[in-house]
Amino acid sequence: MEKDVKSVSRERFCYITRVQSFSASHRLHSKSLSDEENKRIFGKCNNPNGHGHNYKVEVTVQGKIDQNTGMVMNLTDLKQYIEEGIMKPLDHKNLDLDVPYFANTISTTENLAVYIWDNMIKLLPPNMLYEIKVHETDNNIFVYRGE
Ligand SMILES: Nc1nc2c(c(=O)[nH]1)N=C([C@H](O)[C@H](O)COP(=O)(O)OP(=O)(O)OP(=O)(O)O)CN2
Ligand SMILES: [Zn+2]
Repeated sequence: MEKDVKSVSRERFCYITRVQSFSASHRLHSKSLSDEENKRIFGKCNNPNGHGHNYKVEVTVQGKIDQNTGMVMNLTDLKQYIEEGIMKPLDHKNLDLDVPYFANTISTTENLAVYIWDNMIKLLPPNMLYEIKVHETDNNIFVYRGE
Protein backbone atom coordinates (compact mmCIF):
# COMPACT_ATOMS: atom_id res chain seq x y z
CA MET A 1 0.00 0.00 0.00
CA GLU A 2 1.31 3.44 -0.90
CA LYS A 3 2.53 5.41 2.13
CA ASP A 4 0.03 8.10 3.11
CA VAL A 5 2.13 11.15 2.37
CA LYS A 6 0.26 13.17 5.01
CA SER A 7 1.15 10.72 7.79
CA VAL A 8 4.86 11.03 7.06
CA SER A 9 5.26 14.60 8.24
CA ARG A 10 8.74 16.07 7.79
CA GLU A 11 10.06 18.82 9.99
CA ARG A 12 9.53 22.21 8.34
CA PHE A 13 12.05 25.07 8.65
CA CYS A 14 10.60 28.57 9.02
CA TYR A 15 11.70 32.22 9.43
CA ILE A 16 9.74 34.57 11.68
CA THR A 17 10.24 38.34 12.00
CA ARG A 18 9.25 40.76 14.74
CA VAL A 19 9.29 44.50 13.94
CA GLN A 20 10.16 47.06 16.61
CA SER A 21 10.52 50.85 16.33
CA PHE A 22 12.58 53.07 18.60
CA SER A 23 13.71 56.69 18.63
CA ALA A 24 17.30 57.79 19.15
CA SER A 25 19.62 60.65 18.34
CA HIS A 26 23.20 60.58 17.11
CA ARG A 27 25.93 62.43 15.29
CA LEU A 28 28.17 61.01 12.59
CA HIS A 29 31.63 61.96 13.80
CA SER A 30 35.01 60.22 13.92
CA LYS A 31 37.45 61.11 16.72
CA SER A 32 40.29 60.06 14.42
CA LEU A 33 39.43 62.72 11.84
CA SER A 34 39.86 66.50 11.97
CA ASP A 35 36.79 68.71 12.28
CA GLU A 36 37.21 69.68 8.62
CA GLU A 37 37.40 66.05 7.48
CA ASN A 38 34.35 65.20 9.61
CA LYS A 39 32.39 68.04 8.05
CA ARG A 40 33.51 67.04 4.55
CA ILE A 41 32.66 63.36 4.99
CA PHE A 42 29.49 63.50 7.11
CA GLY A 43 28.03 66.85 6.04
CA LYS A 44 24.82 67.81 7.84
CA CYS A 45 25.02 64.58 9.85
CA ASN A 46 28.09 65.98 11.59
CA ASN A 47 26.07 68.80 13.16
CA PRO A 48 27.53 69.08 16.70
CA ASN A 49 24.05 69.03 18.24
CA GLY A 50 23.16 65.78 16.51
CA HIS A 51 19.86 64.68 14.95
CA GLY A 52 17.27 61.98 15.48
CA HIS A 53 15.72 59.01 13.79
CA ASN A 54 12.69 56.86 14.33
CA TYR A 55 14.50 53.62 13.60
CA LYS A 56 12.59 50.50 12.66
CA VAL A 57 14.27 47.15 13.35
CA GLU A 58 13.24 43.78 11.89
CA VAL A 59 14.55 40.85 13.93
CA THR A 60 14.32 37.57 12.01
CA VAL A 61 14.81 34.22 13.71
CA GLN A 62 14.94 30.80 12.05
CA GLY A 63 14.24 27.25 13.09
CA LYS A 64 12.19 24.10 12.76
CA ILE A 65 8.48 24.28 13.57
CA ASP A 66 8.12 22.52 16.94
CA GLN A 67 5.72 19.61 16.54
CA ASN A 68 4.17 20.24 19.96
CA THR A 69 3.69 24.03 19.84
CA GLY A 70 3.49 24.65 16.11
CA MET A 71 5.99 27.45 16.69
CA VAL A 72 9.59 28.24 15.73
CA MET A 73 9.68 30.48 18.80
CA ASN A 74 6.91 32.04 20.87
CA LEU A 75 6.71 35.67 19.72
CA THR A 76 6.02 36.58 23.35
CA ASP A 77 9.55 35.43 24.13
CA LEU A 78 10.99 37.25 21.11
CA LYS A 79 9.26 40.44 22.30
CA GLN A 80 11.04 40.10 25.66
CA TYR A 81 14.40 39.49 24.01
CA ILE A 82 13.86 42.62 21.87
CA GLU A 83 12.91 44.66 24.93
CA GLU A 84 16.15 43.58 26.60
CA GLY A 85 18.46 43.76 23.58
CA ILE A 86 17.09 46.81 21.74
CA MET A 87 14.57 48.93 23.62
CA LYS A 88 16.30 49.17 26.98
CA PRO A 89 19.74 50.18 25.65
CA LEU A 90 18.64 52.29 22.66
CA ASP A 91 15.14 53.80 22.89
CA HIS A 92 15.15 57.55 23.58
CA LYS A 93 18.91 57.56 23.96
CA ASN A 94 21.72 59.55 22.39
CA LEU A 95 23.67 56.70 20.80
CA ASP A 96 27.03 58.47 21.10
CA LEU A 97 26.61 59.67 24.69
CA ASP A 98 24.38 57.04 26.33
CA VAL A 99 25.57 53.79 24.68
CA PRO A 100 29.18 52.87 25.65
CA TYR A 101 29.62 50.80 22.46
CA PHE A 102 29.40 54.02 20.40
CA ALA A 103 31.88 56.00 22.50
CA ASN A 104 34.56 54.93 20.04
CA THR A 105 32.46 53.49 17.18
CA ILE A 106 30.82 55.79 14.63
CA SER A 107 27.05 55.49 15.07
CA THR A 108 26.30 54.64 11.44
CA THR A 109 23.39 52.32 10.90
CA GLU A 110 25.79 49.61 9.72
CA ASN A 111 27.40 49.70 13.17
CA LEU A 112 24.00 49.93 14.84
CA ALA A 113 22.87 46.75 13.06
CA VAL A 114 26.05 44.99 14.25
CA TYR A 115 25.46 46.24 17.82
CA ILE A 116 21.87 44.95 17.79
CA TRP A 117 23.02 41.59 16.34
CA ASP A 118 25.67 41.25 19.07
CA ASN A 119 23.04 41.96 21.74
CA MET A 120 20.41 39.61 20.33
CA ILE A 121 22.82 36.69 19.71
CA LYS A 122 23.54 36.64 23.47
CA LEU A 123 19.83 36.51 24.36
CA LEU A 124 18.43 34.09 21.75
CA PRO A 125 18.83 30.29 21.79
CA PRO A 126 21.85 29.14 19.71
CA ASN A 127 21.66 29.28 15.88
CA MET A 128 18.23 30.96 15.84
CA LEU A 129 19.19 34.54 14.90
CA TYR A 130 19.05 34.90 11.10
CA GLU A 131 19.02 38.61 10.30
CA ILE A 132 18.84 42.14 11.67
CA LYS A 133 17.35 44.72 9.27
CA VAL A 134 17.43 48.39 10.31
CA HIS A 135 15.43 51.11 8.59
CA GLU A 136 17.14 54.42 9.44
CA THR A 137 14.74 56.40 7.24
CA ASP A 138 12.12 55.37 4.71
CA ASN A 139 14.92 55.32 2.15
CA ASN A 140 17.89 53.90 4.09
CA ILE A 141 17.75 50.20 4.96
CA PHE A 142 20.62 48.11 6.34
CA VAL A 143 20.82 44.31 6.68
CA TYR A 144 23.29 42.33 8.83
CA ARG A 145 23.45 38.53 9.12
CA GLY A 146 26.42 38.07 11.38
CA GLU A 147 29.19 37.90 8.76
N1 LIG B 1 26.36 54.33 4.83
C1 LIG B 1 25.73 55.22 5.61
N2 LIG B 1 25.51 56.48 5.18
C2 LIG B 1 24.83 57.36 5.98
C3 LIG B 1 24.36 56.99 7.24
C4 LIG B 1 24.62 55.64 7.69
O1 LIG B 1 24.26 55.25 8.80
N3 LIG B 1 25.30 54.81 6.84
N4 LIG B 1 23.68 57.86 8.01
C5 LIG B 1 23.47 59.11 7.62
C6 LIG B 1 22.79 60.06 8.53
O2 LIG B 1 22.59 59.44 9.77
C7 LIG B 1 21.45 60.71 8.08
O3 LIG B 1 20.65 61.02 9.15
C8 LIG B 1 20.69 59.88 7.13
O4 LIG B 1 21.08 60.37 5.88
P1 LIG B 1 20.06 60.87 4.76
O5 LIG B 1 19.78 59.79 3.80
O6 LIG B 1 20.61 62.15 4.26
O7 LIG B 1 18.73 61.13 5.54
P2 LIG B 1 17.64 62.21 5.25
O8 LIG B 1 17.38 62.89 6.53
O9 LIG B 1 18.07 63.09 4.10
O10 LIG B 1 16.35 61.40 4.85
P3 LIG B 1 16.09 60.59 3.50
O11 LIG B 1 14.67 60.07 3.67
O12 LIG B 1 17.09 59.48 3.42
O13 LIG B 1 16.24 61.55 2.35
C9 LIG B 1 23.93 59.60 6.32
N5 LIG B 1 24.63 58.61 5.55
ZN1 LIG C 1 21.43 60.05 11.22
